[in-house]
Amino acid sequence: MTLTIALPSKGRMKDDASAIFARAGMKIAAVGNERSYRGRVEGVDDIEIAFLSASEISREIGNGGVDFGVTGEDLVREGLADADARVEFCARLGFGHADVVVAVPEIWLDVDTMADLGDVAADFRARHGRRLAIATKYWRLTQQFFSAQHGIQLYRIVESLGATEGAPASGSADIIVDITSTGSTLKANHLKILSDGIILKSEACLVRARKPEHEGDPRVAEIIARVQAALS
Ligand SMILES: Nc1ncnc2c1ncn2[C@@H]1O[C@H](COP(=O)(O)OP(=O)(O)OP(=O)(O)O)[C@@H](O)[C@H]1O
Ligand SMILES: O=P(O)(O)OC[C@H]1O[C@H](OP(=O)(O)OP(=O)(O)O)[C@H](O)[C@@H]1O
Repeated sequence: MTLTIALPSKGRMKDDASAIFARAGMKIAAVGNERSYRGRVEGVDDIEIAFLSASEISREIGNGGVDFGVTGEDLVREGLADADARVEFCARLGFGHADVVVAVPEIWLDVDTMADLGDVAADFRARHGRRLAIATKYWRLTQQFFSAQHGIQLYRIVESLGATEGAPASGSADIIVDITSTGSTLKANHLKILSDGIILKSEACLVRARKPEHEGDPRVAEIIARVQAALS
């Protein structure tokens, strides 16, 4: 059986992901030309590399289309309902750091915590005639954090596919849930992170699809051990 490892084909994680594999003694070579979406590990015949985008990788790990992948924890947890049951986070790779956060307009001086935001949400309809609107592309993480963890039920998610930080100023939402790394986009849009508003501290991870055929396959344990060793 061939094992498939999905690596980022483009974007911010591409170079770091192949560098980790090279340090782990698994040098990746493209099959065919440079723009090919398939690769192999030099000197190894029974491992195939699939080059996909970070979001496609999280989807393929979820549906078992690949055995391993390198992608952001945020994308895996957003894409999969019961992530820990379906995948194993084998290693945190030390790049692609980004926090998924709840941010509100800086001028909301009385709102510093999720409890404060819960109070705002509870009063929102009476004051404004509609529910508090949250712009995000992370609707699953938002629902888990607001409803399950903080018991906040009175809100509406406005799906945002880009420029989420601009939503409060443009009036399409009141607050946002998005990723931040340096914080400069939030600052430029006059938004502040709630003091207990960090939903997830994400980074690139080596992730394995939990499959019965992996049990007892020595290659599976070896890939994990090699990548872990390359990190230390
Ligand atoms: N400043 C940042 N902005 C966006 N994503 C970041 C940032 N820093 C780290 N990441 C992480 O990078 C991953 C997304 O990477 P990237 O944007 O390259 O992939 P993608 O979403 O597949 O790309 P595309 O949207 O073009 O398909 C996420 O896991 C995210 O947490
Ligand atoms: O905290 P910061 O360092 O300012 O980074 C955060 C911003 O970076 C990302 O957007 P980006 O423009 O990189 O592209 P993307 O939305 O296409 O991923 C992300 O969506 C945030 O808007």
